[in-house]
Amino acid sequence: MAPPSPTPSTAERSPVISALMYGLGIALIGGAATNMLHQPQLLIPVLAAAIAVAVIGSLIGTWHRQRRRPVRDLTTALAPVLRVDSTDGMLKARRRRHGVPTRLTIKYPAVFDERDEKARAEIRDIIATRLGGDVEATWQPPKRRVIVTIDPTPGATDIHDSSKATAPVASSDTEAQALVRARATEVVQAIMGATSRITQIDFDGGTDAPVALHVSYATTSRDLNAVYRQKVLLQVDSKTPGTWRDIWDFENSRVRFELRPPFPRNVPYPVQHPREYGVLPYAAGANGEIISWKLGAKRPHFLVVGPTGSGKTVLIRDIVLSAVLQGIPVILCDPKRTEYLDFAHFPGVILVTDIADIADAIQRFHDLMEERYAEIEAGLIASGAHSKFLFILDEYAVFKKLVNKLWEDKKKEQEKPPKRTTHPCLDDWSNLVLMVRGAGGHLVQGLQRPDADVTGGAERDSFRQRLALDQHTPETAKMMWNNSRIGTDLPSVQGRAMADTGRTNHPEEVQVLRMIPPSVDGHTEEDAWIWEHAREQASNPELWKEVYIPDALLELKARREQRMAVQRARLGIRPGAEAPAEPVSLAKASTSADASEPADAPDDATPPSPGRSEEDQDVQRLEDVGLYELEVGDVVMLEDETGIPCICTIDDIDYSEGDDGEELVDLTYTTEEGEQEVRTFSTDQSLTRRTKTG
Ligand SMILES: Nc1ncnc2c1ncn2[C@@H]1O[C@H](COP(=O)(O)OP(=O)(O)OP(=O)(O)O)[C@@H](O)[C@H]1O
Repeated sequence: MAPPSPTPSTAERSPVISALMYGLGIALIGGAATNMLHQPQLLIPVLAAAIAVAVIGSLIGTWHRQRRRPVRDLTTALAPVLRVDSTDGMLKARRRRHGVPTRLTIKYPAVFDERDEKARAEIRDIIATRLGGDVEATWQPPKRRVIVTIDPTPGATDIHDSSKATAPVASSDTEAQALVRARATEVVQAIMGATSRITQIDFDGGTDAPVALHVSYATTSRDLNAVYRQKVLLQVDSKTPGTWRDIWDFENSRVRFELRPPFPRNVPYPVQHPREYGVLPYAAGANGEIISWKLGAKRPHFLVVGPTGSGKTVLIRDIVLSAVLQGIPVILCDPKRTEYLDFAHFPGVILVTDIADIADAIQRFHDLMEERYAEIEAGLIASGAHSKFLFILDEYAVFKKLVNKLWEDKKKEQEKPPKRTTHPCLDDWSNLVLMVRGAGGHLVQGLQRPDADVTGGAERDSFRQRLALDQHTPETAKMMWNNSRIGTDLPSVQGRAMADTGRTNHPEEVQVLRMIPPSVDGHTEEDAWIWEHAREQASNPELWKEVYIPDALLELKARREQRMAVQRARLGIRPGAEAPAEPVSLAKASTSADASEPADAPDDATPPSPGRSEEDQDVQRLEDVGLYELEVGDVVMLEDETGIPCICTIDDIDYSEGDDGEELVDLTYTTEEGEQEVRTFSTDQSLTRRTKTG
């Protein structure tokens, strides 16, 4: 349907011409009447009255037409979009301010689909552009009408032209550049209205590839609305090649869209990054800059959320490395047991994988917190001066389930089981979340999905440092950031995340640093170099000489190693290539005087001889030994004729000679089942011997 056209003939006529025409008409009629009535003396007053009426009538008419003009123009502009047959009564201005309508009722026909979001947006845009102001529309489908309120912005309908060339002279554009300019103008005006102008386009080194669009727009309050800005960026981003970011200058009603350099991906852990005590690198920003977690009161604990495979383990490995490279010890709890095996013997790391041991670790860390608070209370050490200590609990939801099951099983063994239904360590964990930072402790909690207890409960404020990997669902976004849109368009790149980094007052996109240790698939030569360097630096005794770990926590490490040794022996596995690193000790009262340097141990504090418990004395090592090195009483691993390994104690060793003169060794041994056997070996063979260390 062709848009109904306004009637320019009368509408645009000057009031002076109208007055002259009316005056002339009335004068002619008046003149003729006085002539016919033979009353020539009335001619002058009749003419004067006629002229006055004509002028006033013309002015009123013009005023009325001008007053109706915005409504008429708007009707003309809206009619094709609303697909009306007749514009009669289509649009009514219910309220006006300074002649400009501020409330309208618009009727539309059944053919217009008010559920079409794009069409509704187009209507709002046309009204905003024509009347110059913020528009709010209420659609009433049963009545087929929309009530529109307009908050007019003074001068917003004006178009300011200037002869100053603010943009590169358009005529210098190549044909391709001119096309880009026209397209960019179309894209920007479609969302920001006809009052917006592209003042400048920066092209990449004379090509036709735009790298920046400079836009000015009529002053409005819409630009202060984040959703409006998001929409504008979405429009530019999706209709212009590349990925764009927006920089708004509200004071001058300008916005600059810049082509974003490709976001970094696969950023290796920067093992040579300058170190500052308590500042832990974990990600890279848009320009490749390193982003770190500053351990402190503002962001005491770190919440890491990521579904399987998104890179949560990689992030936690980054944090472990960053901590130990500064001499900050880490208790690393992994209920899934196998994610952090490369850290089992890493200096400064206590890996805990058994559920009961993790429960113990929490309770012992809680004890350490109590002890440290007691030291502060007694005046032994100033508040905030304890050295830093990290406690990481990955897969918290899995842990909670397993530890509560353990608790139920334990209750069944008791005659009078306690009433509580959850493991007491969970209460300790909650206390740690709320209190441990004052004692130098910082927590990292890993979750596959955000947990309402953590993101919404009393613990929320403690987990101010937070990061969520992978494209968010609206639920994740809402729980993590209290905004169901954030992170929902995150690209599907491994290690890409939204993080509250503290650099801006909203979550930002980051790329988690790549850290792939030797036992993980995809470990490259570069990863190997990083790992070895990190390990070498973390093994520097200088880093640990004044850092002590309480025996109670070291014991957990020893317990695990002992269990592993037995398990390996049972499965007939030789010890891995990695020799256990020397345990690191931390004295209970170790301090960090200015909290920016590793702790100074009290003068009289002698590091406990490597802090081993009785249980620790029992740690067993497996080693390969030649036949000549064996002694009676040694425990060795032998395989029976079917290849199944068994642990045997040597009762006797005899030397003999074979038929061809070869020297042989006859071992008499007792198996685990208590059977005595004899077997002959050639002297160049070696066996796996189990020894106790300590
Ligand atoms: N930041 C990253 N940079 C490069 N590659 C990464 C990054 N994060 C993860 N990856 C790749 O994705 C793989 C899976 O990551 P990761 O093991 O951390 O996932 P996850 O979330 O812990 O999953 P799961 O819980 O199943 O172990 C890594 O082995 C690595 O190949």
